[in-house]
Amino acid sequence: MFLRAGRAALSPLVRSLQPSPVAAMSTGTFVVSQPLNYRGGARVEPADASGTEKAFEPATGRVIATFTSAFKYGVKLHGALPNLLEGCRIIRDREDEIAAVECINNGKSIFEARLDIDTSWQCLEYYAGLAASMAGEHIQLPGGSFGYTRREPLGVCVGIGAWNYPFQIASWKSAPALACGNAMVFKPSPFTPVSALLLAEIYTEAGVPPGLFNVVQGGAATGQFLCQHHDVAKVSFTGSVPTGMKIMEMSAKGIKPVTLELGGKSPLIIFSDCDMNNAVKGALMANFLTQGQVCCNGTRVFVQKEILDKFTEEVVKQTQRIKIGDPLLEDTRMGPLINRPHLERVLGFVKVAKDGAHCGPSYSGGFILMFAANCRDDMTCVKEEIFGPVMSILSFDTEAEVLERANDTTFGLAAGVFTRDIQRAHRVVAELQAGTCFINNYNVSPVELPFGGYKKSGFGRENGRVTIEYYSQLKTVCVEMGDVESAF
Ligand SMILES: NC(=O)c1ccc[n+]([C@@H]2O[C@H](COP(=O)([O-])OP(=O)(O)OC[C@H]3O[C@@H](n4cnc5c(N)ncnc54)[C@H](O)[C@@H]3O)[C@@H](O)[C@H]2O)c1
Ligand SMILES: O=CCc1c[nH]c2ccc(O)cc12
Repeated sequence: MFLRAGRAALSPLVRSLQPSPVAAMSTGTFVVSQPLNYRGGARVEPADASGTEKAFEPATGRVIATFTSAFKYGVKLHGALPNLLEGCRIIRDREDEIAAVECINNGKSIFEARLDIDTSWQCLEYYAGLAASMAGEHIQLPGGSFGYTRREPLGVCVGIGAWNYPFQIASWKSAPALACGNAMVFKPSPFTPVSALLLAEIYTEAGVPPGLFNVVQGGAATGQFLCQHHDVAKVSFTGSVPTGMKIMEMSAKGIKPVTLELGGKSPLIIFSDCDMNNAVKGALMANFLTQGQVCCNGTRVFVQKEILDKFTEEVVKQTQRIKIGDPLLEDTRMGPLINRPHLERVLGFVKVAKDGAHCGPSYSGGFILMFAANCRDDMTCVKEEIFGPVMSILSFDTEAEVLERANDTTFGLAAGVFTRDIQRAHRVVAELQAGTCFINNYNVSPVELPFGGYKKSGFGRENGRVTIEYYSQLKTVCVEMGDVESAF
């Protein structure tokens, strides 16, 4: 199916794993038999099951879990702040196991999966620290009266995730939600239902009260049910623009705040005065993590004409060296795409691109890797989000010209610039219409920095101090120290 024929050898990592929730973990052997819904602090087989779905291992096409879609959830608000630091410690202890599960269910390399788990525990650690410093303001008023503000939880928050960063998305949504005193019901993508359960069990082991973090499995119908539920106070969504529009519509009917982390077609601008070595590495980072299935990827690579040939030559050379194959092997850096329909969709873009651009290299059989040089702005591969390992290279002459072209999109998630000219770097990012900009790097995600989009890429932020504002509400208290001056 999605892997070259034959069973891969057990990687040393996998051999060392204990068979805890899964029978064994190597390519072609992993199976989950436990329930994948989580309520009241335990895995449950829901009584309200609306049907079963299957989850697959992208590398082999095998079924790894059959699970029930559900609607009900069992939330309890406790008012006590959960011990996120203990959760962080357990994730670090179990990093190899969680990364293996993520790698098997998503297809990303084990090397990358570990990095995702790192930014997950870092997120818990960060919000554990912030929780203690959450505070309002004290405001003095005439006559000794005063006011103060308090940050209060919203209540039950729903998190809906995409399949490209299953554990990380669940962590980036739940850590700030719980730190602010909310409960969360998390619905993973039905393509990657497995790892959110590990997070749920870790929270329970860390002492998070039962019912504070729940996992409900299902697709669009379950997502809609959660968004429309009158007990739900907020929805944080990561996924596509069309689904984001529906989520916003549903939330508008209940006047519920939403965070939308949606798609992108981000520009990466390489000026001729860049450090070429770093710019090439940056372009690969901007395009090929998680098989290119990353929302903020810098897929429109604008290269200044003077260095276009040299840059393209280097990108091709380094792209050809990327080790593609069994994602569980230690030296693999690129695994299979999420599933066959997605592979075919991406190959459709590649086929069209080949008519207009100079393309290469590409591989078939579940694994592909592409660049398209000499692209034009009006090409489909340059305009639409492909969500696969396809980099489009475009050339430009001047700063003003590239800025206009870079901003000529309805998306606005991310952007990057490589230059040694510090004034130019800041001038250019100030003009770029994107919520997350990188100077002389790309796709690094320190949890201290807010992440999110402009324009149709969404609004609200994840990570950073500001996210507290998206998971809490501000109460103002006005305190009179004198007598009431009545108007009547
Ligand atoms: N900006 C970001 O941070 C970010 C991160 C990851 C992925 N993405 C985007 O997500 C897309 C790929 O992910 P995907 O295919 O899982 O997206 P998707 O929109 O198809 O699905 C995302 C989630 O929404 C659920 N869903 C689908 N229809 C729904 C509905 N009507 N109501 C409620 N929930 C519904 C799905 O079951 C899934 O859990 C790409 O466009 C990518 O750019 C964005
Ligand atoms: O794929 C896009 C960016 C991204 C990477 N990890 C996460 C986690 C949570 C998100 O909402 C987005 C992302």
